Amino acid sequence: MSGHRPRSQRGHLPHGCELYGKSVFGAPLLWFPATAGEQRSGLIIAGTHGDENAAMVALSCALRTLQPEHRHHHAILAVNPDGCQLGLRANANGVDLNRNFPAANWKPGNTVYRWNSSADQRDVVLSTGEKPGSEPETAALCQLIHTLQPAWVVSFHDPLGCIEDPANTALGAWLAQEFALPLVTSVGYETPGSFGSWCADLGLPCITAEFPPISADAASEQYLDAMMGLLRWQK
Ligand SMILES: C[C@H](N)C(=O)N[C@H](CCC(=O)N[C@H](CCC[C@H](N)C(=O)O)C(=O)O)C(=O)O
Ligand SMILES: [Zn+2]
Repeated sequence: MSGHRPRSQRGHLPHGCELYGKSVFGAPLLWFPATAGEQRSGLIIAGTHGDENAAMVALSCALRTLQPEHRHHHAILAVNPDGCQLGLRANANGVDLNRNFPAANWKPGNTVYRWNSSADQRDVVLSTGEKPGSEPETAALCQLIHTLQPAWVVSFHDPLGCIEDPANTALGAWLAQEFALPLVTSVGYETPGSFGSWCADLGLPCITAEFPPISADAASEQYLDAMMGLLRWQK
């Protein structure tokens, strides 16, 4: 298909990723700049939680399949590389990064998440950090966003299976259509100190795309076209 690299050539990520910080363990925080950003580019992020990796693989596959000249938006595969390395929701300090952003609704103390989709409640305890934006991964992402001034951000998670678009945007409707997921205005529970809360404080449009429970293998097939469409999406 035009604009796609042959499968035999999809083994390597495109050149040109850049460093925007270091994790707790000293891992590089990498971002992939848009290569065709003639208008204000958006930013697509995944891997905020290290136990939610299907979207990371699907986004990586899309970056490696789409010809670079069609990549209109920036991408980050792993917001939380230490958590991804350890298979943890939290970062290496035991902090849920999606409760550590310096939003007005940040809350000190603990937060909870669900062990898995079979769990009947959210009861696994993590920290929200010593203070808002305490974690290097959080601070570095905030700084990158202040520098880039993206037009919007799409933040991938799983396994809730929905497109959360509080502002009911054209991009949110497109995502719901292309990923065949229900469009909602909330994931259904409070997320103080979340990335989306921080974006809302800034007036930066943020859509959370929640894959359903899906393997990376299946996501790389089922969501590849939609993820490539997102990388080249234009209003
Ligand atoms: C895979 C985990 N074990 C799990 O079940 N996690 C889910 C929560 C998935 C998740 O992290 N979703 C949200 C994203 C928040 C969006 C928010 N509106 C925002 O502003 O960023 C989250 O951070 O909880 C679980 O049910 O625990
Ligand atoms: Zn998550």
